[in-house]
Amino acid sequence: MIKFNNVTKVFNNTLKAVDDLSFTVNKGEIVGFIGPNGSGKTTTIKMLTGILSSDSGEISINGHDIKREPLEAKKSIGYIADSPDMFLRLKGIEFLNFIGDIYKVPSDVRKKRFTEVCDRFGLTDSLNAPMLSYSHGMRQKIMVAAALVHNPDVWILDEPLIGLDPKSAFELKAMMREHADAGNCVFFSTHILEVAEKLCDKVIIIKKGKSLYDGTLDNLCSQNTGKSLEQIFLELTENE
Ligand SMILES: Nc1ncnc2c1ncn2[C@@H]1O[C@H](COP(=O)(O)OP(=O)(O)OP(=O)(O)O)[C@@H](O)[C@H]1O
Repeated sequence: MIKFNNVTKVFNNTLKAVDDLSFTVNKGEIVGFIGPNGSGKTTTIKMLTGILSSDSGEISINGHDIKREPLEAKKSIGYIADSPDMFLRLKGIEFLNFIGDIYKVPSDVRKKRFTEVCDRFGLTDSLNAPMLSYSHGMRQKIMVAAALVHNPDVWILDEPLIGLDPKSAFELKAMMREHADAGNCVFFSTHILEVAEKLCDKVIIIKKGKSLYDGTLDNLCSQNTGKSLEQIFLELTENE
């Protein structure tokens, strides 16, 4: 479970990237985080994962405060960053084992986990090649496999579908649904409104770091009868 309470982040003493934002992601939920460019999505995700420190407010993951108990909180998190370009000199298999070592996952357990994900993504044959030779989509897929090596409860994904081919995007969306249905939570940012519409139990729409809407899509659509999510999103974010 994610609790994000009254969190604010100011850059350079002037820019409020996240402004008194609060939301909750419950077990069993997929929550889509949507908002225009520069609205504060990545900043929020970096605070959730402990990469950035908030200026005020409280953030907890499965009951562990990200500042006071960072290791406990981070053990529950599987995080996919918005750029998969890291550790590129390692081979795919070396990278997965490196992450498995960090989380102290026994080798037979980690192998079973990443083999399943890599098979679903059609990545198994590339694991012995350096990641420098991977396409953007292949790098994205190896990041997903690595993020799941320690079987985290809470998935936090920053624009995870960018660069994935249709089959891989289909598999990742199915994995997100399976993970939530197993009683875990998935929080992801996206600009693809159709994905949010089809996949999410709840959406949070932000602009200038403030929440404009937090709730189910059914509720949002019933407040705006006859309009597509795209129309509703544009009206909400342009009227602010
Ligand atoms: N390290 C930083 N220093 C200064 N300003 C920053 C920093 N990181 C982000 N910002 C600013 O904070 C605001 C929110 O940025 P953020 O990356 O969180 O937006 P976003 O919603 O993820 O955008 P996008 O959809 O384009 O990825 C922007 O105005 C951005 O310029």
